[in-house]
Amino acid sequence: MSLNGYSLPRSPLGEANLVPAPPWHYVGDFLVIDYWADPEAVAAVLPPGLEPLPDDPGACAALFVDWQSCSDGGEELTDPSRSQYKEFFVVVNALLDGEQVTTCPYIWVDQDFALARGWVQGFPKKLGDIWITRAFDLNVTAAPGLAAGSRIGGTCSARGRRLAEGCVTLTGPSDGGPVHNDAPLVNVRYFPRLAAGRHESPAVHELVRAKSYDRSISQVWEGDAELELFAAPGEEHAALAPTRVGKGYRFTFAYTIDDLESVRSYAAEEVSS
Ligand SMILES: CC(=O)CC(=O)O
Repeated sequence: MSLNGYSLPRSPLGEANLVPAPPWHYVGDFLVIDYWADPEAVAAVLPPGLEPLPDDPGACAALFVDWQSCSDGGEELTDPSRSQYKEFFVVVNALLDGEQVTTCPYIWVDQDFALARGWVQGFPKKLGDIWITRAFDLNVTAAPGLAAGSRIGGTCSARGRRLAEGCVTLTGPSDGGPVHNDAPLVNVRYFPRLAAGRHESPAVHELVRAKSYDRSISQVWEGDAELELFAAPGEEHAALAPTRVGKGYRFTFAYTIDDLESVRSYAAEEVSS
């Protein structure tokens, strides 16, 4: 009898795995805030090979996302605790071989399957509580719709500490949408060893570029944004606190993932050096 499943725990029927096999289909309501942080703090979180963006070295975005996802067939959709999750993350901009890219140094998520699936893709996810003002199919006081003057908030906390708060007051439809999370995303897949003497020599250490298809996006609304990042024990994201806040954006975005591109193997370089 063999053990089956895409991820741990692998089991006789292959149904117990936390992350079912790709493709993974996603849709999410996004609250994105373009902002700038201290350029030195941005440079400090760049993985090897990424250089500060010469023209705009502090460009960052903060994203609160209310997600729904499923694998092929979509059976998780009618079992919502296996398909819904919320996230808060920061991306910073940089150059990779002369091309503008983004990378995610910090991200919190409220579901285990999305945490493990994120690690497979190189997102450094930790557990947190994330809340985002919801939209409903009625335009009532309790549900600020997509309309000028509506205020949409997001919060993230973890281990009893508030980590981030954002709010966007919508002013109208956006022509261009968010700018600071627009460039292609590269992340680092990293899995350490426990073998004595090899703790500094990870089993997996590579720079990867996200790939996706079947992308679709709703109309984008924009507005005036507020953003605060708060220090907490065991966290370093507050070094990327805003020095200036740009516009905020609200939209729905969908895509599918079943692949990524390996850009650079740090593990191979570590072995040969
Ligand atoms: C960004 C993500 O949400 C990634 C994932 O959970 O698969």
